Amino acid sequence: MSSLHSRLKAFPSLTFILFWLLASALLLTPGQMRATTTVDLLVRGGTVVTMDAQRRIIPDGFLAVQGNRIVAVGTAAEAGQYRARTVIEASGKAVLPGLINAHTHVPMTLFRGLADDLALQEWLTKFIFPAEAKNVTREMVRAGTRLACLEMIRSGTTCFVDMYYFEDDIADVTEAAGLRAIVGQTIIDFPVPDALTPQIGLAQAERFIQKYKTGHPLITPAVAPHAPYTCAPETLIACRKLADKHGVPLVIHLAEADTETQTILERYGRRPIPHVERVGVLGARTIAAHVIQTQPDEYAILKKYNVGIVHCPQSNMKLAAGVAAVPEMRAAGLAVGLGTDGAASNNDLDLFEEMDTAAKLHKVVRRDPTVLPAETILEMATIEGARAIHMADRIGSLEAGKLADFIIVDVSNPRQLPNYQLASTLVYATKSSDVETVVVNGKLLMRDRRILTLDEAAIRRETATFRKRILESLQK
Ligand SMILES: CSC[C@H]1O[C@@H](n2cnc3c(O)ncnc32)[C@H](O)[C@@H]1O
Ligand SMILES: [Zn+2]
Repeated sequence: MSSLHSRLKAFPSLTFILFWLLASALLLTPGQMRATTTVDLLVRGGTVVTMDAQRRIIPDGFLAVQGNRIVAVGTAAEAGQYRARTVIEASGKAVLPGLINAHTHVPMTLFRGLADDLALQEWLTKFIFPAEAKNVTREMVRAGTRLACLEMIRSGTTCFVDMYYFEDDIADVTEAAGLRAIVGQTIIDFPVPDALTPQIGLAQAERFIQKYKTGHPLITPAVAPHAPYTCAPETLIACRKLADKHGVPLVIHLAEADTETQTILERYGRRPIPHVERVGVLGARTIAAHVIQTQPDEYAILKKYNVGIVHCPQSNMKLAAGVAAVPEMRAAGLAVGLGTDGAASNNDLDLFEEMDTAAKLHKVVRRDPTVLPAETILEMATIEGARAIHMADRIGSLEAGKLADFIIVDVSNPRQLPNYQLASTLVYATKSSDVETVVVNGKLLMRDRRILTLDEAAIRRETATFRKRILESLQK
């Protein structure tokens, strides 16, 4: 005791520290006395755009991640109890849910710019289907998917819905890149690169579904009948049965162009939406892309089956397919997400561009600047998109318990200032190159624009090889 006393005398500063520790312990409130919690990842200091039910935007907020889930979201003052293995300082930046590309064909990045400025039927039948017949192989699909994943990570997409051929390869590459996806094996009534008949396609789809259906952390398998004009009623029914048998989503192009309406009317005496209802293809977890050729009485049909709608404004504009009645479908209670479609009809996979376009397109066609305001558009790319793809219980907002899929976006560029209203800044003034950091399922895929899961240089080389091959194939 005496020795302690003499030491304390010798070190007055130590006395002070002991006194201070005791005093602060006595003055701490029970909340402040909580033990610290160690988490895997802590993002602090940014403006957290939660997209939760109250649409809370938390300036100087934080986000804590443990494993693949968000465990806490709040103000910086509440972040004190968290210690983390990885801390990301996000002041001056926005932290938002990862963007959801609800309709695409990822390998088509390798057909980007191959056939432009054409209407849908001509584009598909004269250029894209023949180019696919000559070029789509497992190898090509893997290379195109890698390029797409690189582009999507760089532009803030964390989840996408795909429909194409060789989907097991798409799933494999997507998993390696670390992205989340609903991956739909295409079924179509003519011979395609991975199936000579729809029956073979269906058998393949079932094998693929069985491989991925039990709780894969990133991949949800799906059945993807191409469209009502390329799939006979028997094919559509078989797809629905397969989806129901395994409880997986069904993804389809629906009511895209007036040529589809004419064909379906001629063949079956009904418009596309009543036709697919009558056939029985609408059902649980249906995701329908485009949905342009609609009449007001058809929204109730879509609502009855809780069909998720995907609006693809840039593809629809480029193929001159028309303008979907997005405000009316939303008013009818339908969930409408955003999609880019494939890179051959867009020509990129950039959801920041898609948001800007969607917001402006509907204003100009209606001569009404109040339709689809920036906040609504941001919803369509996040929580509403998650509803459209039937995943809103897991993704689309930043809330404790949800999967940790989020992006950190710089909002301090001169082009974004003075930033009066964050939704406006994000939709109208932000570029995909402002995305700095991307996290999916709790894992960092890009940090400060450095890609962590893909070899960017190798992807550039591989793309150049396929460019040459595809060009040569078209000259034969
Ligand atoms: C089911 S996906 C595979 C198939 O669809 C083709 N495709 C790409 N974009 C569109 C579109 O907007 N409408 C219809 N079909 C499309 C793609 O080239 C594949 O052959
Ligand atoms: Zn499409």
